[in-house]
Amino acid sequence: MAAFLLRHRQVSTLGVSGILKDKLDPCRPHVGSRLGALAGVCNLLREYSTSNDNRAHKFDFLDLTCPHAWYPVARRKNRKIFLHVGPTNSGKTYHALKQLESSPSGVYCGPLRLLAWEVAKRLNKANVPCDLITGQEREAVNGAKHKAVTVEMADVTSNYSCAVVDEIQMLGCMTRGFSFTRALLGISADELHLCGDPAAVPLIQEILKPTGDDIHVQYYERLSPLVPSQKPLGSFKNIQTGDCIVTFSRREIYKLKGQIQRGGKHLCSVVYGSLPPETRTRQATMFNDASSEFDVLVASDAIGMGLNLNISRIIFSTMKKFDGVEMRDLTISEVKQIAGTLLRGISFVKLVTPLGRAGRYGSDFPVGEVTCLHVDDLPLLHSSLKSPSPILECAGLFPTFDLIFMYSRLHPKKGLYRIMEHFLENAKLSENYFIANCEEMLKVAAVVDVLPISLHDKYLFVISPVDMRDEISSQGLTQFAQNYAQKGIVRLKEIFTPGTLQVPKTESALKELESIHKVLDLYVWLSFRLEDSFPDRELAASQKAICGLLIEEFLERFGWQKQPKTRKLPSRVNSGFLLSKETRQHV
Ligand SMILES: Nc1ncnc2c1ncn2[C@@H]1O[C@H](COP(=O)(O)OP(=O)(O)OP(=O)(O)O)[C@@H](O)[C@H]1O
Ligand SMILES: [Mg+2]
Repeated sequence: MAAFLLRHRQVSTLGVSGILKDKLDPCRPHVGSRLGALAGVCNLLREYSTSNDNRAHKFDFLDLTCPHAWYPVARRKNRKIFLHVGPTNSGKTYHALKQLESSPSGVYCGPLRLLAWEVAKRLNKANVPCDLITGQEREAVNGAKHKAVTVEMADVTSNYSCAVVDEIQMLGCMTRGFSFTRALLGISADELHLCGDPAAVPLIQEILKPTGDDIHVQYYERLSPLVPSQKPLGSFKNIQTGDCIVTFSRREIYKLKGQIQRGGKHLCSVVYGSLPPETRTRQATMFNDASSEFDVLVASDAIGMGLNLNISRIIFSTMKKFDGVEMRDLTISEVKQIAGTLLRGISFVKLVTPLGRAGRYGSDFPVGEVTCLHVDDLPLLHSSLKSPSPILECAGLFPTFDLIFMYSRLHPKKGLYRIMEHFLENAKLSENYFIANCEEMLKVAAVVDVLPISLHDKYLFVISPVDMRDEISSQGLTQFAQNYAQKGIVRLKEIFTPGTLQVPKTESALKELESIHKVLDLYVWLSFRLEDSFPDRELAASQKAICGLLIEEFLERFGWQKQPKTRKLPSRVNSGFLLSKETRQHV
């Protein structure tokens, strides 16, 4: 599929202006926080730049020991913090959202676009107008005083009466944790509701000590029991409708899907990290829908959050996972999170709405069963589910653009890569914090450092949602940054030919399509931040949607050819590899 023509052009010296674009967009992560935040530091810098004396040298920009002081708007408030903690599916988010709904203004910050969508939809349905703001979407609703956002988009300069930060334990995440820390310290709200794992309570209490906020902790119990089975699955012959097989690589997902489908009794939906979020939702919906023939789910560990999955039984195909360096046993938290998150929603199928399989699972399987494929894995499963999650010890932190910018004024010869590296190696931190893992960001910094663009623009590329491990995605970023530096405008058609997307016929073509989706997603993200220079947002968004549909088309057909002829095929399968009616309508 040659939809992307990724050319490596010679970089010209015709760059966009190198001055700091101080648009003060509150929705720009980390950049927006400069309004008021670090006001004292800014004064120092101003003095430094005007009088050109050495006073700024006295300020230690590498001192990150008091991050609560970066957010003066929040510090002016005496916030009431409510910690809703407990196992998954215990009603934590439900209760926090009730408070948000009844407040005159508020913001929900979630870790995933899916969760932000769900909350915006829910509030709007309850006649509480709510905007949706994610890295790639802005949906404004008339008269809205509420917002549902992804945590990176949290605005730390406005005042709210109520704010919710969901999955707050993610502040311990190596790569994204710093955005949760920023929301925790920086959101200015009378009431701040934090939902998550009890393992985060001591750390949050410690971190918030210098703020003087009032903290109330509310513990929840699991609403539906999670029962570890004494028997392993043993063989895929024992797979039943409603089962979810968990595995840890994309390749393995397709292998297991093929293996189960060849048994001739079940069809599998799949859900994994690099599928577009909309596709994940639709795969989940298909699995949840009792009238669909896709009655088994094969999923990776990256998926639980944000999806309502009506699963009767979780089966770990393995209890080992490759962590980038070696194969290792799953940790207690991983086992609990996978088992717990995937089984969310089970007990409420009856209570809340007829969610797809209501009646089928809601009434037949009110208890979540967990087991392993192999008998040898059962002891680790049982011991992990019995143990409490280890206490979180540190929260992520990452220097704001302001700090990087001011530091760069003192070291004008250093590129962004060197500055970030210097921060990583020399930043002073208190014991409650760690510096985010920015390996991926450093890779981007190395790419953009050679381009004649401002530090601010480089920083934008660095924090963009590019997947540098994905070759097409990283080439896409390089191309965008080079074209931007060269011409100041990036037309999508120069590197992407609309109309060339096709239903993938092989798994590698599928992977390529997933990567193309990522590049288009990146274009949309950049178009919200560099609007004039990335003018083809609509085209990128529509092509992105087509990618999603084509991927789904592949997923629905995959495995059918091997089914016995007697089995009733869904009508779209007979169309060979032509597009389904639904897809044709969109293309
Ligand atoms: N009191 C309630 N009345 C009706 N529905 C409820 C109630 N409490 C929770 N639910 C529903 O139960 C499901 C699980 O609740 P919720 O999402 O709040 O759990 P959670 O503890 O936040 O789980 P997780 O840790 O997975 O995020 C949701 O569908 C929610 O709407
Ligand atoms: Mg929740």
